[in-house]
Amino acid sequence: MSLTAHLERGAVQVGTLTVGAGPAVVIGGAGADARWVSLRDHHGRVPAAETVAAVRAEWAGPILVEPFSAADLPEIVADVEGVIVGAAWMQDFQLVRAVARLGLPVVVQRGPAATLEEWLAIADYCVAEGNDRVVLCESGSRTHQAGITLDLALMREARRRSGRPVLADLGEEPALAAAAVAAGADGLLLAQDAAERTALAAQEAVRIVGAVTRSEVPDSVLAARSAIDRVDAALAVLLERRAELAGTIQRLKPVGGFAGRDMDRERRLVEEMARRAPTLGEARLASIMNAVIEAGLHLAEERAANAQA
Ligand SMILES: C=C(O[C@@H]1C=C(C(=O)O)C=C[C@H]1O)C(=O)O
Repeated sequence: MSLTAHLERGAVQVGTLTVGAGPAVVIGGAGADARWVSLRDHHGRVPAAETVAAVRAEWAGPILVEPFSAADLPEIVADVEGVIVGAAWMQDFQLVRAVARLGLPVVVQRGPAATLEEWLAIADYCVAEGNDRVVLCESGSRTHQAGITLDLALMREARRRSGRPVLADLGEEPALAAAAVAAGADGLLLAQDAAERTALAAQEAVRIVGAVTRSEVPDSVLAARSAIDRVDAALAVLLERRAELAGTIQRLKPVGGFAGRDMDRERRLVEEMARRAPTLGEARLASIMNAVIEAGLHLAEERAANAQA
């Protein structure tokens, strides 16, 4: 039985960033909530501390570092908020032990051929060293496909089995950001030098999809306001889409605009919505939807008038 099998799902604090409670986070380069840097590329050419210092010079928030070897650790431990055990290093037990002993949060990337059990075992190694602050990161498998195949089902299972926060490693490509968050990712790991627009696209997906799929239990006004802002972001996207669709109907109906208002249809859609929003209930929803529908009708009439002018 895995040591971690029965632990409650716990959030891990990486500096100022909470991973595993609240919104999903984005870890990458410019524009992300946290930065990470690998010492692999610089190995032997630039001292580890220098590489970290270069990131620190332009970023005051959380920094995670992927060491090349245990020898890097003493140089960087005081200057970073977390350590990444890179996918290629996952079964380097000496490195895992040394990293865990630092006491900093550890992100364990899944090796490209590692099974779920092998991956979770690395978290247990960290626990055995007295470090329970482990985040699991699905980094994909090498398959017959060109590139890497990310396994979001495996990521979800890792989260369920371990109770630990999980990340999806998306590299340069934010296209799967929404899918990863919907599958339960507590965060997205982007390439350390990913373009700022990649981080922004990932954050937008996190916000919109997370508002629908992530349950949050904020415990302060600030946290609740930040959660409500994400819900409003999702609402805005849906309201904009709804206005477009309502406009299409106005153009296609024999009589559009306020003159063609169909109160029966409006009552039925409110009734249907109340099934999904039972706490608000039909009466409150009716007045909300009346405002939404009238805004749509005003917009449609305004557009029709402008088209004629
Ligand atoms: C969009 C329509 O026109 C009007 C606007 C509605 C809406 O925004 O949902 C619903 C009924 C109509 O009063 C429609 O007939 O479906």
